[in-house]
Amino acid sequence: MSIQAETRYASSPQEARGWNTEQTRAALLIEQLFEQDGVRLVYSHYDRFITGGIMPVNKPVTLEPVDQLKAQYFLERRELGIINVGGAGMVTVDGEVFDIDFKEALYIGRGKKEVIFSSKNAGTPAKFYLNSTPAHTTYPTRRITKQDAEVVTLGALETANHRTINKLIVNSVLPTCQLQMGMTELKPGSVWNTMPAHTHDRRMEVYFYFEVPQGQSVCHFWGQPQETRHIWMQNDQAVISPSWSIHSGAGTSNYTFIWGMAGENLDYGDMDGCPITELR
Ligand SMILES: O=C[C@H](O)[C@@H](O)CC(=O)C(=O)O
Ligand SMILES: [Zn+2]
Repeated sequence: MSIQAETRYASSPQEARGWNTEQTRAALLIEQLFEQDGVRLVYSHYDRFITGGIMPVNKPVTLEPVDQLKAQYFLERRELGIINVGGAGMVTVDGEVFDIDFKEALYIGRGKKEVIFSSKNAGTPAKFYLNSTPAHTTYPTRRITKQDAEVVTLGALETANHRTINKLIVNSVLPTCQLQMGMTELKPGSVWNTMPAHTHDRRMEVYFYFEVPQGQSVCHFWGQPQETRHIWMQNDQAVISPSWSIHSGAGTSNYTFIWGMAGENLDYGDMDGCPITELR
């Protein structure tokens, strides 16, 4: 089985201002997360947040510790959030089996020693998107579906930002140390996520775009509100947002994305809004 774990360092707004397209993409974009029977991880120095993908096809895939952790097992000092963006699958946590279907989530608390991912059918493999952060204590492992989520509908078709925010792994649903995850689905005809945009210097964030139709893309905006840049993103790609950066995208169609955050607090609503007319 192949495990790839890449390190991405943190950068200051001053440094990021001078980046060209290639440097921007190398620092922030995660182009490939899913590889047959493989584990792909990106270890960011922003809040030591790990973004990953596991796609078991022909055999179960175990989450092994990587060198960056210097740990006996992956969750020795960490918690883990998982959302399945593929076919029906299973996650086995220290022998307990959780069925995780498309768009269902699993939270795994610190200290679980063995985490094994598998697909129900090789023809329609599960695609497990992962976010993991350092954890100071152990909270219960739990499966979360859309029925359990805190759901908020925002925006309107007139402003092309009508969308449903499914808060899956947040403190109104279950306790976590610092991880928050959810999934935002845009309605047909709406293309803008997170507009009006915001920053939250207390937390970094990662967006993973999926259900982007063939031939379409999402233009993701980042940077300080008065010094923005963009990254063109394809289906099944993720992007790291430094805590000082906005994170907002406009697609050439509607799409779905997963957001994951970590840092100073668990307060989803702690955002500094950026008035639309003041963006630069
Ligand atoms: O800090 C929170 C995150 O940026 C997202 O939850 C925002 C989002 O899904 C949206 O407005 O579309
Ligand atoms: Zn945010």
